[in-house]
Amino acid sequence: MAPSRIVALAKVIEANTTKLDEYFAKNSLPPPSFEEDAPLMYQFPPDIAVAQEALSAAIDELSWLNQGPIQTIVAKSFATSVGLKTILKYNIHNLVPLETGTTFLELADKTGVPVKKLTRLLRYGMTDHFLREPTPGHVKHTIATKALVLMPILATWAQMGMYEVGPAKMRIVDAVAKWPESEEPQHAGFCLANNTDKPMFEFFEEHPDRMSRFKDAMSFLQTFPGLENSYVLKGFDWASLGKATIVDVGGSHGLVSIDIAKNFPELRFIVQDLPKVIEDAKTKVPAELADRMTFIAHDFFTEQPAKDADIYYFRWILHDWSDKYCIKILKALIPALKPGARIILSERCLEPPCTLPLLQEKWNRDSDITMMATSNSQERDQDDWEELFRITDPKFKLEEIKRMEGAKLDLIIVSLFPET
Ligand SMILES: C[S@@+](CC[C@H](N)C(=O)[O-])C[C@H]1O[C@@H](n2cnc3c(N)ncnc32)[C@H](O)[C@@H]1O
Repeated sequence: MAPSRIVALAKVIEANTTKLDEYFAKNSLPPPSFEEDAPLMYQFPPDIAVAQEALSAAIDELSWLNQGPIQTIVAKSFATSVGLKTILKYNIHNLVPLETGTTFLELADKTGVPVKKLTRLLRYGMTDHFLREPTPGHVKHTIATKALVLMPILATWAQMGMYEVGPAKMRIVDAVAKWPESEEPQHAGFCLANNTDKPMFEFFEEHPDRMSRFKDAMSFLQTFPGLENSYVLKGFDWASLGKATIVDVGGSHGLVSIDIAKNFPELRFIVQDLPKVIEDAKTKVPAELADRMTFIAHDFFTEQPAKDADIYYFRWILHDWSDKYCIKILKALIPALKPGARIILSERCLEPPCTLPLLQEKWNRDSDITMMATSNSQERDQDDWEELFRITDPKFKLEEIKRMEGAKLDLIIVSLFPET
């Protein structure tokens, strides 16, 4: 008799755990643990990264099967991050001294939260390994809460998830039910969650602290494995452009442009974004690049003022907008396009469903749903991209979809061909 699925999964888990363990031993790396001195992250070579991903997928599936449908639904319907939110809200990660720790009483005193409530909230978080209680009443870090201390940007990311994306996702189904056919960005879960009729980015313009948190969180995303700027650098032959101008549309602080500029000294950059973002971005450009980087406030729904550039680069812009608005953005660009100009998108080109390992499929689906929740927009597959450009102008030609091993964003290269 063939082994049952749970035994097959257990074997996958054993095989891949062994591979990881051998890798740790061979490279004298401490294995993962919850202890404060555990490594924050490993830089795995590709074969070990594959083993780690296979392990996570098998653990996920085995955990599901082991819990069964009823317990899984009960657990998922109650899933929250109350413990982590408590820690972030009261800056508790920074109030617990590394190594020695502190007490619930001291934390209550410093945060002003009644000790009984704070203890309950934190003990709940401890079931997720956020802080620990080695002896009753004594609170110490785990490696997870220490990571928040060592990497403030990780705390910013988590806050953005909890205060922006999480609530928006919680209201997404209500938004679909309320505005089923809408392509409007103000008909997103985000708007219901924030009781606003403004789209997210307009809403953020009126809440600079939240705009700033969003922007910082985006910059953290660039450090995620698979999202590093190195993929943009190697995915396109920037050197072949010679002396050329790149317009980074909706480029925020121009972090991608800055990396390209550092590597290709003949290239000049115009970074465009909303006025408040540009005001801030201008103050942060590295001095050595200042003569090659211009920052201009430009609303990408209006005609592109930077004419005749060689490349118009959009990173993570079009997935923020439904087709109706992407078409407006692209049409506003057309008058600026000289013959030979190219549009390069750093976007996900979704693979056909059920062709990817489960965790990669989850990443894609989560990204798509995050777009729906925050902006009533979407991730797109190849057919969607082709259709979008064809509807905008049949002269657009999708030249190449460049997928790169390990990359979570593809490069989509498009040109506007003259009518024949
Ligand atoms: C998801 S972020 C991407 C930022 C940057 N390209 C990156 O990859 O880090 C979207 C950007 O679009 C900008 N944006 C939103 N609406 C805009 C508009 N109408 N005109 C220009 N930029 C806009 C936002 O301020 C934000 O910086």
